[in-house]
Amino acid sequence: MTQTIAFIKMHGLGNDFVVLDARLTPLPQMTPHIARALGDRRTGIGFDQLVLLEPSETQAFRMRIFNSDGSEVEACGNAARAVALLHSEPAVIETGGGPIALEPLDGGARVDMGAPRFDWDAIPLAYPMDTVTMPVAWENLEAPMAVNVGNPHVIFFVDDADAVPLETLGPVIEHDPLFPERVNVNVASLAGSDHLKLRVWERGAGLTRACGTGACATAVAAIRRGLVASPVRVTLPGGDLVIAWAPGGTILMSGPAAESYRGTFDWDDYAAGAGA
Ligand SMILES: N[C@H](CCC[C@H](N)C(=O)O)C(=O)O
Repeated sequence: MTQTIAFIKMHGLGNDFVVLDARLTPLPQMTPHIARALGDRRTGIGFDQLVLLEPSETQAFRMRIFNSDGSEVEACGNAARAVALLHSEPAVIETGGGPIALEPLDGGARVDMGAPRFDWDAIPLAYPMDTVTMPVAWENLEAPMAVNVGNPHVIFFVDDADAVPLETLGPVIEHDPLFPERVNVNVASLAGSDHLKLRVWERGAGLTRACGTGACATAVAAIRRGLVASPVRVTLPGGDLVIAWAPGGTILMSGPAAESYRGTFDWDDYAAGAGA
């Protein structure tokens, strides 16, 4: 018996999502195989991340995130804004990276992403290391900072982010054994005293038009290094986010989100093919 599943296609600055809402009616078990099959842009629906909303015992509801490679991860900033818009009222929700607070705004949302973590074993790294100026390099990307904002990020500050061959260096760094849970790779350049340009190779999804947690991690790193003042405008290929943070506080991310369209798919088409 085929199971017709409704989905909502959304995006935040072009970082696109398929949202499945299981808060009222349970869905079949999501597996990495099925997420990967759904995420395939040739044969599936296609997305950077799949967002699964479920009931929660501790918060308004739970948001689970699957990258297009099928990996389940702890956080997704752009998806949080999309879900805020969908939920249409302020809410604190449960995520793998801890609770976050959603506040829908006209055409987007403001999200309190919680406090960043900096210790080597919170990133995590495979062994102890200074995470403020890491003594490591990959070709001419060197001396990065590592920050966990619910998910792991490594941030390189360069003269010109557009000049970095991120499509080749990104996967090498993502899969380096220094990062036992892999890592999101951020390359940023200064565009003003409160303005950064950012490109991101995302763990489990590759180059994306925007990365909300990447913008949060990069803004925090730049503020810690004294490169910019908060609030910081972060310009990604898909557009701008505004990030506010002060040492010891939580990260406030503001920016647009939108619904693209609504549709349905037959679960069995993906479950069978995915060997579930
Ligand atoms: N690729 C990320 C998840 C999605 C993050 C990004 N899409 C965002 O908006 O934060 C990871 O594996 O941690």
